Amino acid sequence: MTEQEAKKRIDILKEELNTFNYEYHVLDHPSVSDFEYDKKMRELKELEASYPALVTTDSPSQRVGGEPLANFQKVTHRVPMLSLGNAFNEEDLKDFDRRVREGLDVEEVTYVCELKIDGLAISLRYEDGYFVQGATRGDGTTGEDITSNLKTIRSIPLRIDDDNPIEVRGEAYMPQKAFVQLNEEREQNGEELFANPRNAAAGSLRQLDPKIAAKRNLDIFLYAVGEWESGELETHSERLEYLQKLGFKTNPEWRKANGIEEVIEYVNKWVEKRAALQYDIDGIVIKVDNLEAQEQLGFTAKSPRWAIAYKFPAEEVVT
Ligand SMILES: NC(=O)c1cnc(N)c2cc(Br)sc12
Repeated sequence: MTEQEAKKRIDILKEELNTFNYEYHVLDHPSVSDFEYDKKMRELKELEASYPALVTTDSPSQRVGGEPLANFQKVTHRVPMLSLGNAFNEEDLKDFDRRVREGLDVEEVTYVCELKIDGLAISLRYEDGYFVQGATRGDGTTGEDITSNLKTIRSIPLRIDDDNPIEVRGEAYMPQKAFVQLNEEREQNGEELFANPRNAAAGSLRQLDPKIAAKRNLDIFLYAVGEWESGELETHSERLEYLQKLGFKTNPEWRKANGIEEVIEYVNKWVEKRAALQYDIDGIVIKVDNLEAQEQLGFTAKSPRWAIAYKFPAEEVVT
C-alpha cells in the first residue's frame, strides 16, 4: 500500500470511528457492535504504526495519551469562568426574579432552567475545528491544563464543524454506576474509597497519567461558552441547540420557563425526580434566556445578575 492509499484509508477509518463514538457516547444509540468498532480501531492503529507521519490530533487512536505528565500547566481563562449566587427557597427565587424584572424594566422574563450537575467545571478550547486545550475552572481566572485527561472522555469531540476559535464550558462528572464500580474495585484493592461521584471525578481528572483517567468512565455535559468567535446567537437556548448541533453532549432536561412561576414548577418537579437520574445533581441553574438582557444586567463583584443556582437541601446521609 502506498502512503497516499494509507492516508485515504486512515481518513475513512477516522471518520467512521469518530462517528461510531458520537453515536455511542453522545446519542447513546450505537450503530455498530463493539466487535466491529474494535476491529476498525485495530486497523487504524496498525496503519498509523506503519505510517507515523499520518497520525493526527483528532485520530480516535490518540484519545488515551502517552506518558504521564510531571505536573499540570497553568491556564489563564480568556473569559473568566462563572460562579453563581444561590437561592435556597421560593422566596429567594422570587427576589431574584424581582431584581431581574426591575433591572430590565419588564413585566415578565423568559428563563432557561438546567440541572446543576454535581461534578467539576471544565473549559474546552477549539481552534480550526480541533480540540486543542481543556482546563479546570480553578479560581475562575486560572485553571490547570488537563487536556490529556479530557481527551479520554469519549463524549468530547476531537473535531467540530466550526473553524472559529471557541471555548465551550461544562461539567465533567462520574455517573453513579461508574462510581459504585470504582469504589468496589478500590475496596477489593484495600484502597481508600471516594466519598461521592464528585470527588471521584475530581480525583480522576487530577491524575497525571491519562491511562488512569481513561479507565474512570467519566462523562461531561456542556452548557455555556467562553471566548466565542462564532456567529452571535440571540438566546442561551439557541446556544445550547448550536452546541448540540456541533456534536457536544448537552443535558436533555433543560427547559425554557416563562416567568418565575414556571421556574418554581420546574424546580419542584426535579426535587422529586432527581433520584431517578443516573448522575448526581445538587440543584437547578436558572438563567435569563435573552443574551442582550444578560449583557444589560451584567455582574456583581462575584457573579452574574442574570443567573442563579437553586440549591437542593443536602440529602440526609443514611448511615
Ligand atoms: N447548566 C448550567 O449552567 C450548569 C450546570 N451544572 C453546573 N454545575 C453549573 C455550574 C455553573 Br457556575 S453553571 C452550571
